[in-house]
Amino acid sequence: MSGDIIDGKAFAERLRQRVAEAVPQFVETEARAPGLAVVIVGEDPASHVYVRSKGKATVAAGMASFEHRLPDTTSQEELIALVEQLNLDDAVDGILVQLPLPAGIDDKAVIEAIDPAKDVDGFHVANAGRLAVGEEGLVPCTPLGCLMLLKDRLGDLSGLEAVVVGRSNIVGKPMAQLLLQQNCTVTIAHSRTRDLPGVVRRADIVVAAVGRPEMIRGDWLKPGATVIDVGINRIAGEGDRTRLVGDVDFESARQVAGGITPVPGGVGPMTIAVLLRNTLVAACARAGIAPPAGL
Ligand SMILES: Nc1nc2c(c(=O)[nH]1)N[C@@H](CN(C=O)c1ccc(C(=O)N[C@@H](CCC(=O)O)C(=O)O)cc1)CN2
Ligand SMILES: [Mg+2]
Repeated sequence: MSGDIIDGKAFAERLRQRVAEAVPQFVETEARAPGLAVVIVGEDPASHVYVRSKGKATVAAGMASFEHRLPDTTSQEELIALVEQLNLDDAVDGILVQLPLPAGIDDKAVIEAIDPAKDVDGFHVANAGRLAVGEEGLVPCTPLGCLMLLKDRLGDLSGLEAVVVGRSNIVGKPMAQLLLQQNCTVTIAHSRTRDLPGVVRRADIVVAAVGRPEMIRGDWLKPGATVIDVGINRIAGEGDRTRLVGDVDFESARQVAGGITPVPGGVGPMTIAVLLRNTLVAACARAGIAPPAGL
């Protein structure tokens, strides 16, 4: 048996298309495009690639993109001053500070400086709190993208056993909250979990977000489980090459799973598509208009 591949790239393209189709209505009523400001500090090459992709995707969706590239000598105070300036800028509906930040800058202090109404990453403690108590707010892009893929594949998630492997504030915890809202029975597993394979084997839904290359293997899975792999790990390949792998050992897992996201082409592309969705949702909320249905 071989499970289906869940095509996150194709789903993300359709979501980006739906956002692009909804933008003209906003432009018509507000006489301006929704705007996303992305701030990057330092020279991390992968982060620069992601920021370029975000800028291009924003413009392709008909929105305004404001990119701020700061040197790695930037102080925390200078970065927060820029965030505060963007908070006051009416052309900016969404603010995203690309992570990781250089050593010496406290991520938390910077994220807490973002106006929660413009926090399109959903990382601000106000948005994390709203998610925890089931109030409307901005939800982190990667977990929301994972949930969209799960609902598209499985429909009603009510009553399913979900195991989230990883407890980060930006993926594991919000993912667990979203699955709980869907009436899943949720377990968050982590590095101290006893008998991790045994815990994962209970799951109808496995979300892997540990940052350990190919850790979760096929023999850890319940047959037919749906596997969402959030990991993006670059490892040594043949010769001088590197290759990208997830937190799941794709080949063995695919033999057991009912459906599985690949890396690349699974969850990664959803992150940017949901960012566009969140930017439009934030813009509508700031303008006091209803968000487009079905986004
Ligand atoms: N402020 C934020 N920082 C970071 C986030 C985030 O959501 N907000 N997430 C990641 C990086 N990231 C977006 O910023 C991101 C990572 C990966 C992909 C993606 O499409 N990956 C491709 C593979 C790309 C490759 O070949 O390297 C895939 O999985 O198919 C998009 C966005 C950390 N920082
Ligand atoms: Mg992410």
